[in-house]
Amino acid sequence: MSWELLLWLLALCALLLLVVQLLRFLWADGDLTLLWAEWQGRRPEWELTDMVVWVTGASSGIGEELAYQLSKLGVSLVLSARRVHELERVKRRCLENSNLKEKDILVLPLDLTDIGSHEAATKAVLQEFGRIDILVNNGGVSQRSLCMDTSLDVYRKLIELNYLGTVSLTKRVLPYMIERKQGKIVTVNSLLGIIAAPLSSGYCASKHALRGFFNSLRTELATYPGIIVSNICPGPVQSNIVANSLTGEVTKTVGNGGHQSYKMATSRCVRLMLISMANDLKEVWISEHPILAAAYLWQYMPTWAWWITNKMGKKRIENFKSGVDADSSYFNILKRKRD
Ligand SMILES: NC(=O)c1ccc[n+]([C@@H]2O[C@H](COP(=O)([O-])OP(=O)(O)OC[C@H]3O[C@@H](n4cnc5c(N)ncnc54)[C@H](O)[C@@H]3O)[C@@H](O)[C@H]2O)c1
Repeated sequence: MSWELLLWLLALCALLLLVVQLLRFLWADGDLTLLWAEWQGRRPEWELTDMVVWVTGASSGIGEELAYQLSKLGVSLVLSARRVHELERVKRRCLENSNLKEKDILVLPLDLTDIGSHEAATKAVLQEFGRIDILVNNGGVSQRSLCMDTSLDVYRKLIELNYLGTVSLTKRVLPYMIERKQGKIVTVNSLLGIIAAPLSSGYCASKHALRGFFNSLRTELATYPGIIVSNICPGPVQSNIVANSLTGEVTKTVGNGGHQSYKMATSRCVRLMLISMANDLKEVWISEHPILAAAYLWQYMPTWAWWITNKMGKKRIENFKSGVDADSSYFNILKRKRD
């Protein structure tokens, strides 16, 4: 074979690879590093077995699914949220669907806003399992209300729960990880911790604050390469997040999450989270388009991002005011095109 032909063949292969990656990106449901890790990286089944994992917000949605997938990997689990009976239900399902035994799962009720209880809770985990390999800061609530209709109590609650509650628990667990020079602190942030949307000013603020906190903390822990600080940033995922969202008043939640078929399946989001944990990724974006594309625009072309966000945002407010889920309409158009 002549050199010229060989070069042409190589160029063709490179072009094909580029096209495949471009198609992957167009149909992506995660950022490129994450998808690369899914394709070529370490498997959760190899990396996450025999670990002690503490999941907050484990009674519903992403945290609940995380409990099911982690239990199949053979980890020791600590399940925390406020409602014990819901945690017991999740524990029973974990035991039914995995090889874990009763002693491998600790149900530990915890209110993230009750920061005075966090030290005792941490000690209870250490007493039961002797160590904490992974803390998954997942518990949190969202918001659906316009700024001018929202009381200051709602903003206070979102910061106390999503931000301060998470920071407090992390500060309790971190000294034990530093002592062992290893551990993973995985925080379920949101793409709304990077981009912004109307109806969620308090939620966005709490998630932006979390991202700033953990990015700064990571730099302080640079001398401990065995401690991984990871921000998971999902877009819309099927869960109770909308139903449980705060409205203009702190005592009122949305109550009805509406139909969710347009959102990413909880199981897919959690699988990508596990891949991120197995590969020690520091920040991952988990979402389908158009929110994923919007995140890239916000990162690289903020002026265009604002133009599009204002258009999508206007629609979001119209949807909300007419009683349908804020994001449903533009997702539905894309789903119809795919189906
Ligand atoms: N579902 C989404 O579309 C989405 C998108 C981006 C980020 N997130 C984030 O994912 C995380 C999990 O949310 P989800 O979607 O599973 O919603 P969800 O409402 O189904 O679950 C939230 C969990 O947090 C717990 N929780 C609420 N208040 C608490 C408190 N004071 N103390 C302890 N636990 C408390 C709830 O009991 C529940 O277990 C949240 O941090 C949320 O911000 C969700």
